[in-house]
Amino acid sequence: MRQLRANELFNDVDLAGQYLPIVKTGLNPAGSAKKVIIIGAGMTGLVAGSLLKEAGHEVTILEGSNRVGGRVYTVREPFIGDDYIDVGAMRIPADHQLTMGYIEKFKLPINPFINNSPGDYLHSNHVTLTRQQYERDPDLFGYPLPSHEQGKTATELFQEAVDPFLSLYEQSTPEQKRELIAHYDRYSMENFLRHNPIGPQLSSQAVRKVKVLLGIEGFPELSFLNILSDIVGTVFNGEIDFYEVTGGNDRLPAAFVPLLSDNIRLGMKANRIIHQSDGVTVHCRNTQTGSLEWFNGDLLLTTVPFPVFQFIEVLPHHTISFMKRKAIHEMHHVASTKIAMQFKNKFWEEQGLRGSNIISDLTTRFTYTPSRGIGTPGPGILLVSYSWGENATPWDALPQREKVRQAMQGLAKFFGNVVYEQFLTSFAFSWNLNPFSAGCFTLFKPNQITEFSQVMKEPEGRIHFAGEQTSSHHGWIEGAIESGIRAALEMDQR
Ligand SMILES: Cc1cc2nc3c(=O)[nH]c(=O)nc-3n(C[C@H](O)[C@H](O)[C@H](O)COP(=O)(O)OP(=O)(O)OC[C@H]3O[C@@H](n4cnc5c(N)ncnc54)[C@H](O)[C@@H]3O)c2cc1C
Ligand SMILES: O=C(O)C(=O)Cc1ccccc1
Repeated sequence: MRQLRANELFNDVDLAGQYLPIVKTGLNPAGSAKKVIIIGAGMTGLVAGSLLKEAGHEVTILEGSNRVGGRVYTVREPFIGDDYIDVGAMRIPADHQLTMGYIEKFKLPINPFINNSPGDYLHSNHVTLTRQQYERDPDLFGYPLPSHEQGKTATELFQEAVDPFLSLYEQSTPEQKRELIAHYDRYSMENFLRHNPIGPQLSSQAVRKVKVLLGIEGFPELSFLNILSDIVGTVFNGEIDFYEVTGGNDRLPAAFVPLLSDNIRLGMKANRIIHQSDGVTVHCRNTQTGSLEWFNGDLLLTTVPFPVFQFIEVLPHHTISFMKRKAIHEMHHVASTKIAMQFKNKFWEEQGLRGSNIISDLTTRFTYTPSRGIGTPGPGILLVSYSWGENATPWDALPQREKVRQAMQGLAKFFGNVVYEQFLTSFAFSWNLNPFSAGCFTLFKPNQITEFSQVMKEPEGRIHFAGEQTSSHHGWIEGAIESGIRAALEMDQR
């Protein structure tokens, strides 16, 4: 599927090409040594902290939780054996050069993350098909489409709708591209598909088919351009290879710890920033002792997601600009829930599902069978339910036991009572309810590329801003790394 490259949206040059040498060999120290405070030991904070420390700066990383990694989060308890589930980031596109660059730098083992297979199950309108059956006859799902939309898969309907825009974009000069982005920034995905100004306008039934089968049912009200650049062309593009770190993706953030172990302070939850002309002071609640601790520095980098940053008071108020505060309050953080279950045996493999996924219009939404341990006897862990946006928030209303019951009920529709007979244990996590992220990842609303794509990342006095939300790869580790390198360069050169 043709796609819009993410960083073309945000008027960045091809940052990966510029930044990959920095992944490999670090910064060329440019400025005088400074005391740098970083809030957040997720991928952004770890990347920026390691680069600034190696460039000779004095670095302190304040992490509110009891672990590094943030939204790279691998869970091993309560599962038996040495198995695990990546509750946060689970797949790395082969063309995410910076992420793959750090994996290579730390010599971490990887294995293919099988993102889709011919044997995948698709389920809509109470009908279950394999991907092959669906692609052979897309009307088997019974979507009540007008005749001109019949006989087409969701991908074909979507491709026909966006191709005229993509063709016009590809034939445009850089200036014309900027004008096109400014013009199409007004569209949500739903509105573009329904009221497409330069291509086929899809019926509401066809839009539903696209939303269900191309994974965007949870946030159709969000930016057409951001969804096109960040999701449909990657997660639901059958032509891209994905990888995972063997042993758990948290081995990637963990690889930074040996260099930064003296610099990271876990359990330090920042709640106030005093921003003065000659330096910054960060007030933290020590979550172990409950005491207040202060940290002084010349410069500050905040990497926390904007919804969480809203709970950090910055004084004096005027030292953060109106437009930055607008971005912090108005940029959208998508909800997400993952529910994993361990079973005595990998019964799904008996039905030919070996490293595959199920996309459905059920509340479980996406189900993934593991890409590792295929064909080996013994227990296995299924990502039973993975949901985003409006598909995820209903799960927050359920108590834990009901969450598990509902997820098992959804799974049983594909595998029958074996799910109850083989069940061992489960783990569910709502990123919306996580106090350290208040959501899963950022996606712009309409008009926000124009309004926020520059201001979201600009420094404010001695405070620098990074994190996936400030990058050109919303929702990916790649965006976190990109923004961490960008911020480290900014701060080193002051
Ligand atoms: C469910 C899910 C699935 C994903 N899937 C993928 C995927 O398959 N592939 C991929 O590449 N990316 C994926 N991502 C996105 C990727 O995980 C993120 O883009 C990236 O990890 C974000 O890194 P970050 O450093 O910007 O933010 P974070 O990881 O959120 O780091 C911010 C840190 O700040 C800390 N913090 C927050 N508040 C405070 C405070 N007040 N004081 C001190 N510390 C604080 C947090 O604990 C956290 O450690 C996924 C994310 C989620 C949630
Ligand atoms: O791969 C995933 O599961 C992600 O979360 C990546 C992503 C990024 C942006 C929008 C949707 C999914």
